[in-house]
Amino acid sequence: MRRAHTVEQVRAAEADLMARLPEGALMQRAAAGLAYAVVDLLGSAYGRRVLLLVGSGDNGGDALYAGALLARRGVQVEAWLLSEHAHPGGLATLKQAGGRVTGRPGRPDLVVDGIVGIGGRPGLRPEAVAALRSLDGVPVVAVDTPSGVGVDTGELDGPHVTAAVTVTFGTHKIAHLVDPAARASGAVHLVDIGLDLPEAPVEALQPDDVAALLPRPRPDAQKYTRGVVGVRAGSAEYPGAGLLSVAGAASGLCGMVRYVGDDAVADRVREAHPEVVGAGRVQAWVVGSGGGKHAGDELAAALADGVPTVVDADALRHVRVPIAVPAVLTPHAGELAAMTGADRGDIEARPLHHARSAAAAYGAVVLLKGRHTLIAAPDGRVRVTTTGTPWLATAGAGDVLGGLIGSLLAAGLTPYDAASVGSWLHGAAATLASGGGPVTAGAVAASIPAAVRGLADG
Ligand SMILES: NC(=O)C1=CN([C@@H]2O[C@H](COP(=O)(O)OP(=O)(O)OC[C@H]3O[C@@H](n4cnc5c(N)ncnc54)[C@H](O)[C@@H]3O)[C@@H](O)[C@H]2O)[C@@H](O)CC1
Ligand SMILES: Nc1ncnc2c1ncn2[C@@H]1O[C@H](COP(=O)(O)OP(=O)(O)O)[C@@H](O)[C@H]1O
Ligand SMILES: [K+]
Repeated sequence: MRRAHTVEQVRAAEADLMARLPEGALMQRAAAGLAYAVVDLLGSAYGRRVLLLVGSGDNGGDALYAGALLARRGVQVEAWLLSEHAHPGGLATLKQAGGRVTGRPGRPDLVVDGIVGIGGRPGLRPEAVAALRSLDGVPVVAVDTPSGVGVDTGELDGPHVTAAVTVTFGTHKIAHLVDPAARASGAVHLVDIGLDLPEAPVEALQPDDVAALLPRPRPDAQKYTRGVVGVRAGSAEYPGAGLLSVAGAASGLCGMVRYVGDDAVADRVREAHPEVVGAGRVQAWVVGSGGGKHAGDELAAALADGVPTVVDADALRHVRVPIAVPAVLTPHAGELAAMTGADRGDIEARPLHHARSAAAAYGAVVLLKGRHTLIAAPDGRVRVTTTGTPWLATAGAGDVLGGLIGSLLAAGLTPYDAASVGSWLHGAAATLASGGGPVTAGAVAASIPAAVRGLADG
């Protein structure tokens, strides 16, 4: 599991550990990891030019000590002090190692952003903005966090650093996983400094987590014991959404798929998926994709069954609180705006806040779709999906996702696990199907079994 903790949690763990270690030991660990990552990105050390942007706190201290390590390996290191105060020990060590303080740096090969870390408020001061502007185009390695981002919120509020690589310490911070700040973090490299941390409020499943959660058929499995999912999606106006919802559900992760809906769509579903059957008992429903004007009635019929339900697309605006069954709601930002009355732009700017508050308000798991899809539980826990490719932003991809999550619900996963495992597999299937090029929603569905095969045995 990739875990992201709050600044408060990190500070408490750091205080705990520092009390047991010699002074400065943690900063030395951080600086060593940072210097290593810088050389890795540069490809070599001797003769390369690195500029440190140094703020007033320990984040700047990390940069200065790392700079000293780099200078000892033959890197030409300059430090641009953006505040009157710079970490005194770090500054002295850099100078001893042959690094220089400058106000007029030449063009470096790489910039180290030590302006602010977890002590930073969102935004940057004008001096930092001007410095970054003068270095436009030079790759940046951010120390701990890209300076200026909302570390605990993942929000961007004002100017900030955009890093190629972020080297972070002890644990991930929320900004590394949650958009839009995650986009400013680049590739995130975690350096273990030995912190002992509590449960994380935000996490991202990794392949072994998905393998462990995946429902697998037992040796004595029958199709009914593996779970049956029912799909109520598609309509005469939008038949394709029904087909794609079924394609996501029929990827083999539960025992059987039933389709209930428009007769003409049902014929096409059976043609494309001969294994799909008609009405009967199910362990989970998927409702809404392409449902058009029937979506409200289909939702009511599904909820009357009393089984866990995925509510997508056209059915979302018919959801009323309290929802009588365990539910997964799967809006994109526009659909969540229509549900809650919030502004779409604000949802895109503050997805973590909006996903969490919608999950609490609806008493349901809310999966907010996007580049890094968020899965929020009513109790405040959040998982982030980091699989996928921008090619997945294609019509019908959401219909496949709803069907896939429904099949995992039918197989017995909790709504939170079904939504996060389904979203992870959906992204992994898209990456496989894409191979770096365009994909269609149908191709994503067809790649789900291969994405499952790619997991280690759980
Ligand atoms: N907490 C930990 O576990 C560890 C922390 N370390 C480093 O220490 C950092 C935290 O250090 P600090 O607590 O000193 O805080 P920071 O260095 O992140 O920043 C605090 C300083 O920046 C100023 N500041 C705040 N917002 C600003 C802004 N938007 N623009 C310009 N200046 C701003 C503040 O006035 C304050 O002086 C971490 O990010 C990490 O780099 C590491 O050395 C190792 C372990
Ligand atoms: N930039 C992106 N990178 C990766 N995945 C994305 C991106 N934008 C959207 N997606 C994913 O693509 C899918 C689109 O679903 P949705 O918006 O419901 O489309 P549709 O309604 O046409 O099916 C979602 O799973 C979403 O998370
Ligand atoms: K930083």
